[in-house]
Amino acid sequence: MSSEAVTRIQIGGTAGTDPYEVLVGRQLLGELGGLIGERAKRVAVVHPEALAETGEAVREDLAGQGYEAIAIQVPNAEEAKTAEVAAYCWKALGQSGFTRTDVIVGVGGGATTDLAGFVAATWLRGVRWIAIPTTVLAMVDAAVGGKTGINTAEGKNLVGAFHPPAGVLCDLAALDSLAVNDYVSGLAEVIKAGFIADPVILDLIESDPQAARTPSGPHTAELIERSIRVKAAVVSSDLKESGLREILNYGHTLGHAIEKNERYKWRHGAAVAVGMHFAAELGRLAGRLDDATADRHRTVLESVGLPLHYRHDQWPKLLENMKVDKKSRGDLLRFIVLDGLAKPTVLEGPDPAVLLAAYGEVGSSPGHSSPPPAVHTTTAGAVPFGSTRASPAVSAPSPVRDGVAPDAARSGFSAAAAPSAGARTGHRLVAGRTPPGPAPGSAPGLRASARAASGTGLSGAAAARTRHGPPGPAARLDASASGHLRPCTAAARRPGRHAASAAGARGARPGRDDHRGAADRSRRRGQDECGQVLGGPPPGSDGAHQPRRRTRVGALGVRGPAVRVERPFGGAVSSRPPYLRLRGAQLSRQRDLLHPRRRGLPRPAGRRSRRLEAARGSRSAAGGPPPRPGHRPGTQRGTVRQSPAHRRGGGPYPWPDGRLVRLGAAHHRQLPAGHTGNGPHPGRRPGPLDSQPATVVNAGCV
Ligand SMILES: O=C(O)C(=O)C[C@@H](O)[C@H](O)[C@H](O)COP(=O)(O)O
Ligand SMILES: [Zn+2]
Repeated sequence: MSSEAVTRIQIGGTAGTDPYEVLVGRQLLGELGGLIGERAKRVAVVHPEALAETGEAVREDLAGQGYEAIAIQVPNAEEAKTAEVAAYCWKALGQSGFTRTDVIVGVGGGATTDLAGFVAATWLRGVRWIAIPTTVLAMVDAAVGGKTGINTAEGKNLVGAFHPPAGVLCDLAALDSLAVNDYVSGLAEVIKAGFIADPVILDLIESDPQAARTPSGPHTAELIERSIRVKAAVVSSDLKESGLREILNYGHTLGHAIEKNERYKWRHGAAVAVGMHFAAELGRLAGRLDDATADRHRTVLESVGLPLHYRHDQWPKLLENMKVDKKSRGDLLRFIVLDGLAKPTVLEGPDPAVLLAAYGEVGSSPGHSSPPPAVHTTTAGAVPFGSTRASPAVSAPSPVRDGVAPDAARSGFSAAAAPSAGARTGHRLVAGRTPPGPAPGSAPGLRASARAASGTGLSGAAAARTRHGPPGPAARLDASASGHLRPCTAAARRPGRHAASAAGARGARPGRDDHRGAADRSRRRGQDECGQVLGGPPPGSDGAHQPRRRTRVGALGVRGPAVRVERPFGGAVSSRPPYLRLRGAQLSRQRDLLHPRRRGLPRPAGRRSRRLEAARGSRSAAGGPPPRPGHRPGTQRGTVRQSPAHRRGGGPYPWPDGRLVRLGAAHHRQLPAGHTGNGPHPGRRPGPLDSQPATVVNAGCV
């Protein structure tokens, strides 16, 4: 396929969903406006922190097309897939008045598109969304097929919905800046597609594994397209995983268990690679899979630098984790195994000893060569795909063929198990090449597409389309594409405020505001960590571009037409989220509804300001009558403190024009005794954000 050609892969609509297309090519962002459509007024661009500039370029482009576009920045990689981050997004949508005709755009790796899709699935019970995957993994897998979701403490993707996108734009330019380990991680899903359905994929990789590891390899587009076609065929006939779709879970049962065990710090692809090795051994021990195909798993995965092994001492925990796998039924564990090349099937309720035996091939202990104990055991039989029949146990061979140590040393596994410098071999990655081209983290290829989309490179229909206003000036996108934080108009009017708040938000020193500089630093770190990433913790992406960490655990921020907000994200969102600081016509309207005093409304009877209470307190201290027994500070003497009617949720609240209205539900709750309404509730544990006030970046930037 020529690099300029655009391939369109159809996904059939099933289960009452609409069909859609996955586009693969370059300079595809010009298609975005057409996909969003005429009915949408607002668009939210959800992007990870590492793609701040790309997300902003997309947002600006959409704003230039006349949409009310906001950007919602979420943490990188799996840190984004939490209920707290989803709630953050919901709040941002609520604050910007997002309706059912509005559209969410997810730009990023698989974690970001999973989250964006989930937010779209749940907001108003489902709004349209479009995926712009920027990693191999997201292009060939996560963004296609409509599985959206978040993780919970109990396991991976346990909360989610089937909510297909309205379109998927796989702009190959995004891959040019992808860190090599993120690129290779995505190859796990490509290889999975090869084993379950399209062996040509395996042939292409085996023909030149080193070339397969880079986006500039001769077969990149074909590998991606073939993988997408495998997925397209499956999800077109079984969107909701009532049967066939389970084959896409090949390698995922153990893979997800490893991810959870690693607290989602492993890349998804790395965990799936180990999981496929396990599934191959399980298939072999179950008497289903021939030796040659089972061995081929090792050679192919290893040839591109994917890990094969995981710590053998973790088996009990992994077994526990696997029990909450979505394919489990009752107490039965179910695995996808192969009956042969491209012949996936379900292995149901395998004997625990067989599982242990298969893990004997996978588990490894870094630093010493003692394999897990050899066992002679029994296997469960495989059942035909889709069947729920329990299978009889049969005799199995010894699980340990030649010990695990040699493979462990080759696999990159040892990096995960022993994060010492020496152990972090992952030799293929240490030796691995950093992809040529611009710094990771900035996805400049994609930004260039965005620039082209709003400039001369825009496709006809999209270019002609200016809805509510003129297209954004190319100069602004150029500035964005330069990799520097762009001073905004308002900031230019108030340079001191802008500079101070921007620096404060990131804990930045002068000179650190340069995104390109940060990306370069990240890139250097990424190179240093090359050997540990697939088998080891940082940066934990399932394919995000090299993250630039400004905070310990990530950052959240919402950028809209009016303001950009960033704050550290410590794992929970407080009840006073930063988007309350968003400005803009519709935002302030909503905010004023929630805070009547900002409208200059009369203070409800019986309510006292803190200042008044403080004044009373100092008067008593100065010689006033002593407080009576039972008196609580802050209450009006001689009366029972009662929160105002509108706060109890029972009473109406007077508007200036004399009408009586009820306020929003959030303020209808009864405040606990002693609560002034101005601080955290007594008894509520302050969240991390309570102690870290939001820092506004680009305040006032419109
Ligand atoms: O799309 C599917 O179906 C898959 O199983 C593809 C997987 O590669 C992907 O990781 C998926 O998100 C896993 O889904 P889950 O239901 O096992 O969480
Ligand atoms: Zn997967």
